[in-house]
Amino acid sequence: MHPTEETAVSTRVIGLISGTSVDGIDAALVEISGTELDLKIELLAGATYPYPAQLREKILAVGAGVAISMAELAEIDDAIAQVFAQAAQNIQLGHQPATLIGSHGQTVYHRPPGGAGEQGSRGAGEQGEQGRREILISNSSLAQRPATANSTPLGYSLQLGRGALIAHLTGITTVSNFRVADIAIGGHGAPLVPRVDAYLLSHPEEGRCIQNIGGIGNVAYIPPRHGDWLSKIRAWDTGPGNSLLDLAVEHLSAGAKTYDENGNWAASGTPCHPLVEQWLNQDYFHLPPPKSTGRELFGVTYLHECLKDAQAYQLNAADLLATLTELTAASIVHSYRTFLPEMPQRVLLCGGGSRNLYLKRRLELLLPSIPVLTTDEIGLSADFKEAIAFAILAYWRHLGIPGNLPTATGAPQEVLLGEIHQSQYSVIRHEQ
Ligand SMILES: Nc1ncnc2c1ncn2[C@@H]1O[C@H](COP(=O)(O)OP(=O)(O)OP(=O)(O)O)[C@@H](O)[C@H]1O
Ligand SMILES: CC(=O)N[C@H]1[C@@H]2OC[C@@H](O2)[C@@H](O)[C@@H]1O[C@H](C)C(=O)O
Repeated sequence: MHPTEETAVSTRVIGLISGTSVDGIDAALVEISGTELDLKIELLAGATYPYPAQLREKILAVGAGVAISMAELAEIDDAIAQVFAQAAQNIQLGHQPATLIGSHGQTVYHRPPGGAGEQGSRGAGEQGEQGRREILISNSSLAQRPATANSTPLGYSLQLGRGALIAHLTGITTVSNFRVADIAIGGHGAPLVPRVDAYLLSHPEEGRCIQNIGGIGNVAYIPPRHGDWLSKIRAWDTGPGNSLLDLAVEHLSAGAKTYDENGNWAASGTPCHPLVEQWLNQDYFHLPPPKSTGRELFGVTYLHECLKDAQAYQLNAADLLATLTELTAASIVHSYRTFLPEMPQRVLLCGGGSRNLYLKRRLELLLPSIPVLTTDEIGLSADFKEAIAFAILAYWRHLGIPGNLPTATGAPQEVLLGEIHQSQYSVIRHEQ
């Protein structure tokens, strides 16, 4: 090649994640070039591989605080690594192989820094769940809470599906355990996607909110891309995304349904606004960012409290779903109005909740004159953005570029995210 002929050097990377909905492994095969402002990606393939039903049930049980032995934990860890490795193999079918994997793994426990009290609790019920969780953890050395210099307890976040096994099974160098380095220096270890959002979705003149609605919701506010825009980014977990809705749908349909497709069921009801106001009084919604949360708070026990409240208002099933949907929408908008330096000029939705048309409509109503689109509409897959993000975070780790945004996680500085597991050969076959 002539020395003046520039070719963009690109790296083929696989991103893997299963989120708090535990609905399956999102896999993205991505061609990445550039680094930050010149970062470019092409999504070559994206697919979701459902968990085997028994494994999903075990993960949900562990996540809900059911006590298990360390041997069972090890089995689940390996089972998750195996299905993640298989997902990595499957997503490459028909493509040139990837040279790097970024695997988020499966979160089964997330404790923000500062201790449970600062998280805000739903009431006595939530403490009950927390109590069971302590039993599980107290069986291991994880019970100790290391303290930072100012004695604030550090956070703790556990993602299963160990990277070393994924690297061994696929023969592809794998970066995993992305959250621990940020947490070790005092950050929340979440949300991590905002730095990727900044480089993929910022705009020269427009302030944007990138709103993920997964099991949990999180937002990245990205100001117009000039001056010290990067340090002005704000991001946090907004609260429940679909977690309470999914649990309610499963309960109300006696297990026949797992989610409210397109929000149709909720759309046939009417939100109970006094109840939404009451629920919005909960501590978490008033905690200033940086903040993060999970199913530890917005999970089964929380839903049971909501069900009791709904009974007092004699809500039928559709009204209850409309009210829970309204809680998601209202908590998102409430957090923008309370914590953002200014309202965004555009909101870009991603995650499964962006498919919930009723939820999208409610957001539009609560954000008059602010266009609400999905990231698909500006060319970035709303379904696979998180998987793409972990491919990019692995790529940055490989290049020695930090992945966290201190204004998002609350960490005192930028750090390299993820542990690198090298591998030389593959021991599992591609599946047709
Ligand atoms: N067509 C649809 N209509 C309504 N809701 C949908 C639709 N498709 C997906 N969802 C919702 O999106 C959820 C899954 O979203 P997603 O995969 O983004 O979550 P996650 O990545 O597991 O969570 P998190 O981002 O918190 O880690 C489903 O559980 C369901 O509630
Ligand atoms: C501990 C954990 O897995 N947190 C998730 C979860 O799901 C949504 C929200 O809570 C977010 O902060 C985070 O995930 C995304 C991928 C993130 O780190 O940006």
